[in-house]
Amino acid sequence: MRAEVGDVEYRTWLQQIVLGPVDGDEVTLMLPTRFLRDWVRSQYGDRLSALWNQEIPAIRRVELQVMRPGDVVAAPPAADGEGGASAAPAEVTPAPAARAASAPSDRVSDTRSDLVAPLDQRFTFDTFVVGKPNEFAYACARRVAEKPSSVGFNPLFLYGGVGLGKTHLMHSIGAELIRRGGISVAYMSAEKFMYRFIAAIRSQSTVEFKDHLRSVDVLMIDDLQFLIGKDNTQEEFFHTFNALVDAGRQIVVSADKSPSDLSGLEDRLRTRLGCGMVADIHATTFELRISILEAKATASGVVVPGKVLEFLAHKITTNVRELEGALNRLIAHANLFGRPITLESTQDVLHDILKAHDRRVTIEEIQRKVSEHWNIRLTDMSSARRARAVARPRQVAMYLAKQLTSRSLPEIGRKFGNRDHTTVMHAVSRVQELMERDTAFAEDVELLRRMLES
Ligand SMILES: Nc1ncnc2c1ncn2[C@@H]1O[C@H](COP(=O)(O)OP(=O)(O)OP(=O)(O)O)[C@@H](O)[C@H]1O
Repeated sequence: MRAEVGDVEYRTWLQQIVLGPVDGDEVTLMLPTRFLRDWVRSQYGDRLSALWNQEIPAIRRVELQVMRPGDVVAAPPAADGEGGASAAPAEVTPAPAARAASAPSDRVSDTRSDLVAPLDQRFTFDTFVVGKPNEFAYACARRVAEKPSSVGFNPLFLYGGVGLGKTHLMHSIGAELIRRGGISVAYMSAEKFMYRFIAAIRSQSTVEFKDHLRSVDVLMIDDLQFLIGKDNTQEEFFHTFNALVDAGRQIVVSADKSPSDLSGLEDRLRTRLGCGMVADIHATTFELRISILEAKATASGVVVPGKVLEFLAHKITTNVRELEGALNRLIAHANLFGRPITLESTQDVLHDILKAHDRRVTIEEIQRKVSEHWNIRLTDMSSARRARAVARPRQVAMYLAKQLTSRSLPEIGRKFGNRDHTTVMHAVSRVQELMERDTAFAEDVELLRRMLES
């Protein structure tokens, strides 16, 4: 969840969740107050259930409860929230399922269950706000949902920057197809696709994996850029892709760049990806941001003054996810303290987010400064080289990206040669550790930070 919603939102709402009993198909999560419980339930409930079910297919329900004294809980995660595995159980030992959850990579999965990756129920066409930057992509998505495999729309390739609604549109297509019925839909991220593929190889069930994939009517793969550099998985995807298109099935793919700009993907795959409908989701305009904020504020039932919406739409321009996160925080604050939202309270409540946006340091700038400082090639920021002379500056750049920008861990990972968010997490803690131990190193990092901030 942290990787998905970003640090700020995670800390505000999810950090205090404590794992309660795991019983059969139900897991209980506990929260300290009723307000938090209700908020987490309404905003994240479905997603939490989906993630648990994805990791442990036996779990069908996530129950959210207010903690009472004496409740049986598993230990909260370690202080940094990321080294959870080291936490010792409090009062009771977590049930086997709970332990399995902390080591998902060890799990050899049932490929079948993953083909029906859960869709986020919040992401439907109804909740997608249409404006100039996304109207074409929206129209294409609707068309595919209404008439899959139409000539000229297969594959549908949706692309655009981070947090601009690609996933939302894909889930909307899935939800609409399922609502209409009679069609099998498989949705998964490219990362999951690779993970499943590798798991299938390990458990010698690749034939089953392929057969299942090739039996769906509509296959949707999100964040395809993840497959850059993963040659075997690309190859497998290419064959699945061909088999499905040849059999008249629909493919929907999303990525952060157009097929022709996805250098690092095999040419033949890029060519095939670009031969259906390619739809770009452009950066949001001020008008679209206002419409999105208005829609979300109305849905929440809390009155948010127009001035505040305008202020947010001016300040947070990069992506809709952050815009939404900021608004959610304001709304929650208003609910919590029963005070109306004003421009003043907005600046106060969102001061950390707004500060991050004021600085406007980009990851590219950070990479450039750090490479100059240690005299390494800029390309090594995204290369696979692991020599310490290169790897350490890269870790520092990741650390600074986390500190100085409001990018989420997966976004940062992507900018560093498509690395995984766990690599970024590791880099951040490693640099913190080193700064504590080595004053000369700490001074170097501080100097870089000051240069970037000024
Ligand atoms: N036009 C829109 N209307 C309503 N909500 C939107 C719109 N665009 C984006 N959002 C919301 O912004 C958040 C981020 O969107 P989404 O996850 O679809 O982005 P993405 O393009 O897939 O990002 P990533 O590159 O990180 O995969 C979601 O909560 C989504 O509902």
